[in-house]
Amino acid sequence: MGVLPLELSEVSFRAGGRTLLDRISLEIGEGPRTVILGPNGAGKSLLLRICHGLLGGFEGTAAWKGPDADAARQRQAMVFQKPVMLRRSVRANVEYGLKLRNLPLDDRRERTRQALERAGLTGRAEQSARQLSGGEQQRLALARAWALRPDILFLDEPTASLDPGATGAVERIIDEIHRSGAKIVMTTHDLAQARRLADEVIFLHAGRVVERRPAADFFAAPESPEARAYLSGELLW
Ligand SMILES: Nc1ncnc2c1ncn2[C@@H]1O[C@H](COP(=O)(O)OP(=O)(O)OP(=O)(O)O)[C@@H](O)[C@H]1O
Repeated sequence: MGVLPLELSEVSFRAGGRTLLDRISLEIGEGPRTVILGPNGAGKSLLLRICHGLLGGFEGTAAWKGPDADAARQRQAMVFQKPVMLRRSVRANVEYGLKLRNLPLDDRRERTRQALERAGLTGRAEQSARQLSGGEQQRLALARAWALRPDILFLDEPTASLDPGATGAVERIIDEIHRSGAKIVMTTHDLAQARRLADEVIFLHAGRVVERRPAADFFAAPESPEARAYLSGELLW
């Protein structure tokens, strides 16, 4: 049981006289970790925001098709490049999202405890969240998302401003969230990271899905000239 798949049918987004997403049809189902790649401005963030329901005003449809589709709002989470922390303790940042979902107090406490432990933040629970380093804040953002037990987690360049150590820690948490049963859909500009995390790649260029393939195949032999150019560092937009 779950909210997936998510079906996008002929999704286009236009603004300022430009077509930023162009007739995107995709089915996002349970299972493999999906990484969306593409040059700056390709439309990756727009696509994620439409999937997560943060952006309206598009043409076409984006619909949850799973048996629990009515609960889709509650069963998804998103983590951004720059996490927004409440001006509260680390613990309160996790508990807040659970409170909004009306979970009983005991559940909230237990889920918060688990999420902070998994993110390696137990010792920081009472500290102000805004005093954490960038890497710690991103781990907290992941803990906050994980505590919600989402069916699907969207991540928009979650390690873009982190050093290699912090990036590794974030990747390990993403991997654990996936192994706990959540579908992962993320964007990144870090190709080494994409190779480490992706089971499949969706390659976007100029608002269109140019390729969608198992990651190993995509990296070994991209089919489109755009993806070949992108992987060799020659496609700038
Ligand atoms: N709400 C909006 N209204 C108008 N234009 C937008 C809006 N959001 C994004 N854009 C434009 O749409 C294009 C695609 O943006 P998007 O952020 O999705 O790209 P991206 O692939 O995520 O790029 P990057 O890798 O640089 O983050 C860009 O040219 C951007 O300026």
